[in-house]
Amino acid sequence: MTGPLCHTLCVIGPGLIGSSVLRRARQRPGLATRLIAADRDEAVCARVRELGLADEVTTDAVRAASEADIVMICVPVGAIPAVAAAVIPAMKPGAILTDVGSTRRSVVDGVRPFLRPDVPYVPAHPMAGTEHSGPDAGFATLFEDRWCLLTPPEDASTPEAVATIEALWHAMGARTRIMDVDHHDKICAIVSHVPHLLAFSICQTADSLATDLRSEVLDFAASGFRDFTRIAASDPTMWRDIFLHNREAVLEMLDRFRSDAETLAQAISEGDEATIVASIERGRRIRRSLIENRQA
Ligand SMILES: NC(=O)c1ccc[n+]([C@@H]2O[C@H](COP(=O)([O-])OP(=O)(O)OC[C@H]3O[C@@H](n4cnc5c(N)ncnc54)[C@H](O)[C@@H]3O)[C@@H](O)[C@H]2O)c1
Ligand SMILES: O=C(O)C(=O)C[C@]1(C(=O)O)C=C[C@@H](O)C=C1
Repeated sequence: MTGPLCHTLCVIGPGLIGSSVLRRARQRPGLATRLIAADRDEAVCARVRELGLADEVTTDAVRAASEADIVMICVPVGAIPAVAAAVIPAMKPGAILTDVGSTRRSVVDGVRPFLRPDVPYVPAHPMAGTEHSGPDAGFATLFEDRWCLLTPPEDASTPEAVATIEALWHAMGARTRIMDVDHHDKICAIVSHVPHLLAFSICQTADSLATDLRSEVLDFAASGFRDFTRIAASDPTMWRDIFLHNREAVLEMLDRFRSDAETLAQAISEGDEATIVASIERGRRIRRSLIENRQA
């Protein structure tokens, strides 16, 4: 990068993702000359100020957006269209709107009615996160070597705006891929949304069992169950929104999962060793290929 990518970057919702972007941008002065953070929660603003994550911190997202060259919305997916509707009319001509939402179809369709021809929109979803939330949870290396999936609507973005948002994510340490909105939602349903659904459900099942058996089931949870509890500790608002806003793809992938789980259950019931072993070997292969690609 030669000059700064943009003069002013405005992050709306400096929680886990937004504050990680700000931290990384702070470390790379070439990215933006001025950082503004806006959050509707005064306590979040106070904490972002204490942490020194931005040059200016405000509860007034509209004014913050009016001063920015890039406006990045980092709030739960259900709230993105309303925030976009509020800030778009105030944005400078040529300024870029982006967001980091985990679902795409409902967000893109929700934002579309408020778009202006002179404000390109480039949604970008970083495939990185943790089970923690809020400005204290963020860290500058969160996006290092992770994918960031861009889903620019052809009629609402420009090649220059896409190139700028790609460069921003490269500066975050991420690799970028441009993809179709619905394709994104199906992929994320199977690699992110259904795994979370399973984690929430298995915790519920174990907890109910503990009540039924009047026994300390959870006290004996070894690492297999504990691995599930990490993602089950994620934020309820964020995940409620993801499930409701990617409903179709989540239900479609859950059906496929049910059918595969049924096949394995059948094999167990029939003592079909070959099918059981084939299923476990497939899991092993996937884990090994992720490790080889440094994604696990
Ligand atoms: N957590 C992850 O692992 C992860 C990964 C990739 C993408 N995402 C997506 O990023 C977005 C943010 O997730 P997060 O984990 O950083 O959440 P977070 O809860 O840590 O932060 C969200 C922030 O948005 C603020 N906010 C909520 N509604 C608002 C509104 N209407 N106006 C202004 N501020 C508002 C909250 O006060 C909070 O500070 C979500 O859309 C999520 O789907 C999350
Ligand atoms: O690692 C985690 O804790 C996450 O939940 C991160 C995770 C994921 O499922 O991989 C969650 C939601 C996102 O949209 C992207 C990343």
